[in-house]
Amino acid sequence: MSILDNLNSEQKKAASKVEGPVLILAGAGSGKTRTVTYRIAHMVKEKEISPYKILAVTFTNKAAREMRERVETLIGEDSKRVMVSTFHAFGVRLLRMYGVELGYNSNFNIYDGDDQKRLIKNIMKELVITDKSITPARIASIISRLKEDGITPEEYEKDSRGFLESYKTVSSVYKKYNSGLKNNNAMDFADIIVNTNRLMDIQKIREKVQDRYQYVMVDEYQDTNNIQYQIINKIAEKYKNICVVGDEDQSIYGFRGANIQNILDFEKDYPEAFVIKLEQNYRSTAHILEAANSIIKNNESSKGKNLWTEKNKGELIRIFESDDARHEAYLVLQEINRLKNSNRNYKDFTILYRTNAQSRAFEELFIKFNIPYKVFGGMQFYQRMEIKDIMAYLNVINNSLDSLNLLRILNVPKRKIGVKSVEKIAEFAENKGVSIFEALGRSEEIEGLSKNLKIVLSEFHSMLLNFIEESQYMPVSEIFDGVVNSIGYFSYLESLGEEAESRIENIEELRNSISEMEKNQENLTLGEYLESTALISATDKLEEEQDYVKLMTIHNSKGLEFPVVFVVGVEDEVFPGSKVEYDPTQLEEERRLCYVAITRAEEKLYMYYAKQRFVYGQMQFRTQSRFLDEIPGHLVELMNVKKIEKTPEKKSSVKSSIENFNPIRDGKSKASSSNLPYSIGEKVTHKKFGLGIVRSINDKTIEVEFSIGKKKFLTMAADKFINKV
Ligand SMILES: Nc1ncnc2c1ncn2[C@@H]1O[C@H](COP(=O)(O)OP(=O)(O)OP(=O)(O)O)[C@@H](O)[C@H]1O
Ligand SMILES: [Mg+2]
Repeated sequence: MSILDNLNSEQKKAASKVEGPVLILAGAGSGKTRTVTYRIAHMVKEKEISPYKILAVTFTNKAAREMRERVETLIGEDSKRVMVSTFHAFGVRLLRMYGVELGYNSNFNIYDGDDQKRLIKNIMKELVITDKSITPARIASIISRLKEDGITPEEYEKDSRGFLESYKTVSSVYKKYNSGLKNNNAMDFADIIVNTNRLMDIQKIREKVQDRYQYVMVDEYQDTNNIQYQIINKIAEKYKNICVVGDEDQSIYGFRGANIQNILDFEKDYPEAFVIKLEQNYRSTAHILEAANSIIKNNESSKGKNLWTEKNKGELIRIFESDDARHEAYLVLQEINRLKNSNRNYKDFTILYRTNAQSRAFEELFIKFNIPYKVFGGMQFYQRMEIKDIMAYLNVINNSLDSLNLLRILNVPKRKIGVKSVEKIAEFAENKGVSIFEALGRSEEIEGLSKNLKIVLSEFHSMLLNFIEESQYMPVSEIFDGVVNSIGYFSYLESLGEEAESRIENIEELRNSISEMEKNQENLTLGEYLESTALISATDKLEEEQDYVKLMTIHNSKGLEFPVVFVVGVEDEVFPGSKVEYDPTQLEEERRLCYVAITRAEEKLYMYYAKQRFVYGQMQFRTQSRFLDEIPGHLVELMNVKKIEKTPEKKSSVKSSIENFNPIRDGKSKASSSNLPYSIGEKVTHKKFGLGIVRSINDKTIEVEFSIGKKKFLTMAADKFINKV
């Protein structure tokens, strides 16, 4: 009797081959993740491989935690010694140990998207940038991308397509941004990956890591980007015990630089690789599986696979037409109520959508009808003002060089420190070459501050100093209480009026989470605590035991499974999004996303589209997604679809075929193809891409160059997207 007896024969082959390169390539729900967990258990319990030598990397914290739990059930205590982690958490760990080699202190802080934006805003202010064509958020995402592509500020500057204002903006911010992070002893998410890779180029460190992690496994390999790919390959280079697991049809992070080619090239990288394909699906009913298969086979990039199941056919896939987003939410709610009455629980239901903003209609309705629900992603707990305030205190206490967080709390609660005074403090710090924190301690020396203010500043400084000292030996929860009490944070929240009660609740909730963590981890240090929260991702707070409806984007649902799934907003220009009209590779990525959505469902699958929807504040007419058309008619049950406008001849099909697809829909088009509305060299603006220049134009497409690159628009529809300057 072996642990591996719980696997089918193919899974077993993959799990028992623990030496040398292994590639597990298989469709959704075929037990890839299960195979990895059993493989780990087998290595530790039956092959007597030290758990310390095993590294298993996956994509989200949630997935990592689930994998850790599954391994624990199989092998108990030993599981704690296996490194099961996300790329980021693994990187942070190495950087804490070896970051000094790159010039970081080991207590560096981690900046999330919000911190990034704030830093960028400050820099823009400092540089007096008035460019309105590009937002700090957009700049942050361009910078992350540049970092991941290995492009330095200097290279970007040289490459500059000078005349575009937004290009110059990004270029000037990028340099300052990097030095800002460095001065604050902080890294953003991209830095974590990039710097981990740099560490692996230092021979003595690489060798240490290689010898430590002699067995490497990667789940969701199709979504690794180039740098992650390099990291993994550098670690595995020496022993070549590398097992990667993935599904090219589920690659959905192309927009973040994930490279589907990594998985397809594995056999080239390791010609001796042992390749296993899994074909039995254990998750979904036959109908759901057939629908998924019939959609994905339209992708040219798909190698094609034959997933089959022993499960019964199950119910048909139900497709609903609604009038608009509110009506859509209402129809979902009706269905939830109906199923709830037939012995389902709220937690069986998951609503999946393409973009975060789509959750709002559901939230409003659920609140109104008292349906317990939880949104994953969007405005998250750790993004809230009060949470960020207290976290800023804790971050400063952990790392006093963190000026960004220090500036955030300087006047929170109000200490009557005005903008002018802050400027003087910053100037002093700059001139003396010291940190803001140190400057506060030397406020006596700062010119132009009132006597009172100097007292306030030095008191503030000694309070922090005191906490810094205490944090060396006191539990995090006590530091937390100390901070909240010393600064009178609750009365401050009350003085702000609005939402004081719920804000206080949030702070209490934060306190709870610390206690909980302390219970599980003795001697939790402040640094460890901050690290764990910095890496919290959207799906982390999914607590299975509670009964509520889950709402999340399809991206967030990766690797998960749910009994009943509602995929909403299945309309052209929402899903797939409008950009696919100019770019077939985008269409394929959206189709993979659709494949991911459908294959999350175990028993019941519902899909919804609305006839009208507000987009950028305008009501627009909609048609069903082309993806619905790709599902064979015999698998679907059309619910209240009143009329099939475009293709009455195709009764079995849900929507007009792609040939009939007309991107210009009633009520939306203004331009006509006969008079070309733009000229080459003309400046235009785009809501998202900012300022651009028309590069070429004919009666089909217009090509516009933006700072992020060239984009094509359909000439007839261009005025929906771009405006003349
Ligand atoms: N041999 C098996 N026997 C019983 N159940 C299995 C077997 N293999 C997989 N399963 C079950 O099937 C479901 C899907 O497995 P798993 O999540 O590992 O698939 P996956 O290939 O990783 O899917 P995804 O591509 O969505 O990540 C799980 O509930 C798993 O426990
Ligand atoms: Mg999986």
